[in-house]
Amino acid sequence: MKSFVSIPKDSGFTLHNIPFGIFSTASTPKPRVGVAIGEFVVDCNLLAIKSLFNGPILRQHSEDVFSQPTLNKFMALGRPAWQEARRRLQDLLSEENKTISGNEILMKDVLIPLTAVKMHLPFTIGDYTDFYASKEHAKNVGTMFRGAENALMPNWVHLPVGYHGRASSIVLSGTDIRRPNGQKKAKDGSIKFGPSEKLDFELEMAFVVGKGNALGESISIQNANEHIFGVVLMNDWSARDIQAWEYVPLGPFLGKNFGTTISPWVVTLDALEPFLVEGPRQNPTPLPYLEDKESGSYDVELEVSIKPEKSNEETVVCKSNLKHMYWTFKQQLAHHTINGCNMRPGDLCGTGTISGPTKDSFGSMLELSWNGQNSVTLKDGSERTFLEDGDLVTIRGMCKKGEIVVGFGSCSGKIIQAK
Ligand SMILES: O=C(O)/C=C/C(=O)CC(=O)CC(=O)O
Ligand SMILES: [Ca+2]
Ligand SMILES: [Mg+2]
Repeated sequence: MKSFVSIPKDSGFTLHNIPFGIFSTASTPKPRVGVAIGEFVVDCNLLAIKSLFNGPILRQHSEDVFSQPTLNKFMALGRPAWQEARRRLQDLLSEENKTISGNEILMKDVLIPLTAVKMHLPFTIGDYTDFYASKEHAKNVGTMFRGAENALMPNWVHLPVGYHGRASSIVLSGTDIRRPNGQKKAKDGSIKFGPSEKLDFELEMAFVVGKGNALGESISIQNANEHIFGVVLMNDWSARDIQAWEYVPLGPFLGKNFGTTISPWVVTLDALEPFLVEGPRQNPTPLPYLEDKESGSYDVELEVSIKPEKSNEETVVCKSNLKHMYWTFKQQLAHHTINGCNMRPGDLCGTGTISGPTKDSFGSMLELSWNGQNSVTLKDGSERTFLEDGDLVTIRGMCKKGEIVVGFGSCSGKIIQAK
């Protein structure tokens, strides 16, 4: 599969990928649906206006769904429509097809340089849930917060533990994150108020629900992929001092809801299919509603870097992989809905922090510094236990298998001073 659009070697926006997003331009400021290819955005709204989506589903719906300022309406159409769109776009962007490549005027209008667009939140998020699906992360955090004997709660190997997060503070990559103020417990046991002194990132990915389910119904594990539109990178910013003091017994609250960042391009499950791998062996075997005979883990290489304000060099502080996750997207969705909880198009489910087995694969500063005991040295010589004002944190994700490359782009945010 080759495109007439030249794709730089380090780009994950290949003809195989076709990730969906919402963009606008200075000349047409209305946000609309596009896909990324190489260093360009393809204006899907314009292709729809030109009646170039001619398949059985999109012939009817493309003008409506691709003119929207969010992906929700397109996602609600379901997987056959997503597949029809991806295949048609792959065809229109291929070397063989001359519809765009043979029409200079159309090509100029349809292909817009990534540098000339403004990206927007790709979907409206009604509800946001964050799981806790990496055994390594759960063990590490449990050891630090509750001691080695109580690190992994007995329920953890039986169900994907999660908490309901806050949708209103989910922001797009590039948005500054203000250091939160809050309550924290000082070493002498007194309770203080002020800026968090243990501000952290969490390396995560998140899946977005395409087609929902009715209240009272559940989504089976066999059917889960029909409901998952795609995947983004996510940073669940966390204030560890606020979190450690507030979280018993109801879980994360103000330590996490001051900001969560996602990447702008949504990579579909169809694009990720070549990267399916066997996940960690699940022992004990999960209950039948969570048991999956097919693999549901993906080989996605992930990294996190920090760039201090005054430095122009970033330092990679963590290299991990989505394949380390114990519970899969399918298991998370089946569990979330087994009680009849309804999911709606645009609902977002974070994986939880993606830590691997080695020290350089831990997905948070809490683990990398072991709660502040060891510092991480950056390329400019400065040391970090947690994040400082001015730090720019960037998450990247990439899949490679032979000739097939699929990338997620990046998800970044800069820490700014507390109010
Ligand atoms: O109390 C704990 O053990 C830890 C809770 C979290 O850090 C919650 C969370 O965001 C889960 C995750 O990212 O894996
Ligand atoms: Ca989290
Ligand atoms: Mg957060």
